[in-house]
Amino acid sequence: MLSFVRSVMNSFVQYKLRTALLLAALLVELAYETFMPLSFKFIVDFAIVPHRYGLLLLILGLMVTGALASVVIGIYRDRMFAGLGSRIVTDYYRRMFGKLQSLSADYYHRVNGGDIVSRFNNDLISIDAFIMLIPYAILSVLGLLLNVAVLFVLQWQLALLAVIGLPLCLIGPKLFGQKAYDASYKLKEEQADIAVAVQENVSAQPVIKAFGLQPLFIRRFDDRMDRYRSLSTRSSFTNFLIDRTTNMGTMILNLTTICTGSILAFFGFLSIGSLLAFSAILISLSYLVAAITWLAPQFIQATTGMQRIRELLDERPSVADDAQAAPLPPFERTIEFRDVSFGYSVGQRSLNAISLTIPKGTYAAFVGASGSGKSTIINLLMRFYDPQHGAVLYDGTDIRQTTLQSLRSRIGIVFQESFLFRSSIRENIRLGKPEATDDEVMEAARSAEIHDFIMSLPDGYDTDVGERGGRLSGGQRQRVAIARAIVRNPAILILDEATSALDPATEAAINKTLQRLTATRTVISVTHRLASAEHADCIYVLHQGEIAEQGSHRQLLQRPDGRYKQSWQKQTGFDFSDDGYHVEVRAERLKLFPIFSDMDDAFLHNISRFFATESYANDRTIIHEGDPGDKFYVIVRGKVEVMKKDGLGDSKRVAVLSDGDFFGEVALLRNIPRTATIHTLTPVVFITLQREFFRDLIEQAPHLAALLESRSK
Ligand SMILES: Nc1ncnc2c1ncn2[C@@H]1O[C@H](COP(=O)(O)OP(=O)(O)OP(=O)(O)O)[C@@H](O)[C@H]1O
Repeated sequence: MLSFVRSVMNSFVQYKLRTALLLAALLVELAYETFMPLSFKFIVDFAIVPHRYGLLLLILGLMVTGALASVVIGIYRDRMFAGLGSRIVTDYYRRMFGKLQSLSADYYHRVNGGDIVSRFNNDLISIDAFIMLIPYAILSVLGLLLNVAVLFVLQWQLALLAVIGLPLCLIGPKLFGQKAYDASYKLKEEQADIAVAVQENVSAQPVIKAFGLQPLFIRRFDDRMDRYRSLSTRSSFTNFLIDRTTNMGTMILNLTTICTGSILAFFGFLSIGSLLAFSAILISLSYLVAAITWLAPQFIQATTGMQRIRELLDERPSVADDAQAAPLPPFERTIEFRDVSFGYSVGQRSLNAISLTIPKGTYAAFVGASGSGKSTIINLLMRFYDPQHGAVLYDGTDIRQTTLQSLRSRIGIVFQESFLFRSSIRENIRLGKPEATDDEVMEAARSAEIHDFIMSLPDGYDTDVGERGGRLSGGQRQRVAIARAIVRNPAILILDEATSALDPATEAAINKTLQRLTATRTVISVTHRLASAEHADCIYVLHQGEIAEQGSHRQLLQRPDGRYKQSWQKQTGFDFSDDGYHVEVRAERLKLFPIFSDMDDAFLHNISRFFATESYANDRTIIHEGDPGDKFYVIVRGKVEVMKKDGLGDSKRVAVLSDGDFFGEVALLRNIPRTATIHTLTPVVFITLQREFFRDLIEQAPHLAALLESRSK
């Protein structure tokens, strides 16, 4: 709690003059409020009892003047504090937001988005609410002290009694303060968890609906609500207890001092005016104590809120500029990975002893199965993370010795899912180079071949792209993202699965644009689709975090049984119609599937005509676990996840399949329920074969039927 007071005081100290004026105004108000109950003594003892009318008028006049001054100064103080309080709160918002910009990628993997938002929503708002009450808190605490001092001046024995009784009022906060703090902290954590759960639930609606998970999530939310209710009850009840015990203390104190004071006055030890003033001060003291106890829960809430805000502000970025970091000079020669090993957590290895050199002006492609480490290469190139061993060097300089800003300013990057901000197309492109002129923005859009489309829109470059760019198609979004990457004319262009999420026709069109753009730059591309890497000067094939093979497309195809060659064979052999809606599979490609491996070319040629093309959008469930199986699926392009239910009924991902992979082979032979759920992770094009067609064909070739039957046993 002390650290909270210290933090708030530090915030005020930054605005010395305003704080001093505020305190002065508060002192005036305080003086008047203390004088008011005391005025009874002067009015009764010095004016009414001795019949001094002139003095009475003077005292009343002083009271009216004091009231007017107090009101005017109070309004001035309100105005000034409203400004000062808002400044202090907005300073916190700024510092927290600035901190978020400085934190490294690992923080965002470690901490949930909902939890971060909750620090802005719940925690900062509780601090905001308390800061606005600070003048009230100061008036209450100082008022309490001043009133006690006045009591001593009036009648010290009675005052002593009152002061001895005052700790009664503090028993509640002492007994329950820590409990209330702990309960409030837990409540805030639970609120953050609820925010995370709701945010996740909203984003996951397609999956939840597709898997029929609503009852499961409602049940889980109910459990969460039970926990929340119990924490909230505990937190509120401990706060009520503090309030209640303090009120009881005040009541006892009032009773004791008024009874004793009346007896003292009766026997002439206390003047009537002093007794009246004493009682008035006691009543005002009870109000002040009540105010303080009312403020206590808000103080506790703000203290726990501040604890969570400090946690964020005290975070240190794991990747930051070194004290001696110098700007990276213009890129001239090479990018090098020198014996780089990296893992996202202790004991885990995502890249192992990677050494490679990419000369300026060349096109390097990283390919490999899901999880092989492709994106990790980009994370290290961009210095989102630092390697645990070895170094990444640009022109021979370790990038840890350069400034992050200069490094990233040399690079343009296009992601698979390019995030567009809710603003105009022009502003989205300009984010790549904030100082770009309108002409430069248009030039970049022309290069990305989206200028004509933008000009056909009624608002042209001022068209609002909608939330996450939702008013544009996937291909248009990607072209805007390409324009954003090249408007800065980067020496190095990074493509992170830049076209993988697009439908085949759009992918082909954007690949053409990229080929033209990449001819004059150093390009580093990461893709699981080998056709996108075919033209690279050097292709690195990653397998379990290591470089399994490297060379040009032609060199890699010459390696007998090489990984690249196998993957190439797996991904090729499919011919798209011009509109991209129909796919034909070649007979020699069919031979690579185990079920067809023993069949002759004529049969395979015949069967290839019975494959149908099926296209699905991203985030669709195409097979549910337990459904009857009647089709064989081959992924021509795209990615799916394979999910299986565990013992508790929760679906878990067991594999990711992509271009050239297949599933449901057994469905061609017999009708058994599907053993897994298949969910698309990108737009996916399949070719599928129905069991009934397959069986018809097999029946015409009895030797194959017998072969299959014997193999499936
Ligand atoms: N933020 C992270 N925290 C922990 N492990 C991670 C993280 N990101 C990736 N990994 C792990 O590191 C390994 C390499 O992942 P990476 O994303 O580089 O693979 P990839 O080849 O790009 O896969 P994909 O094609 O599916 O994107 C995987 O085992 C993955 O589970």
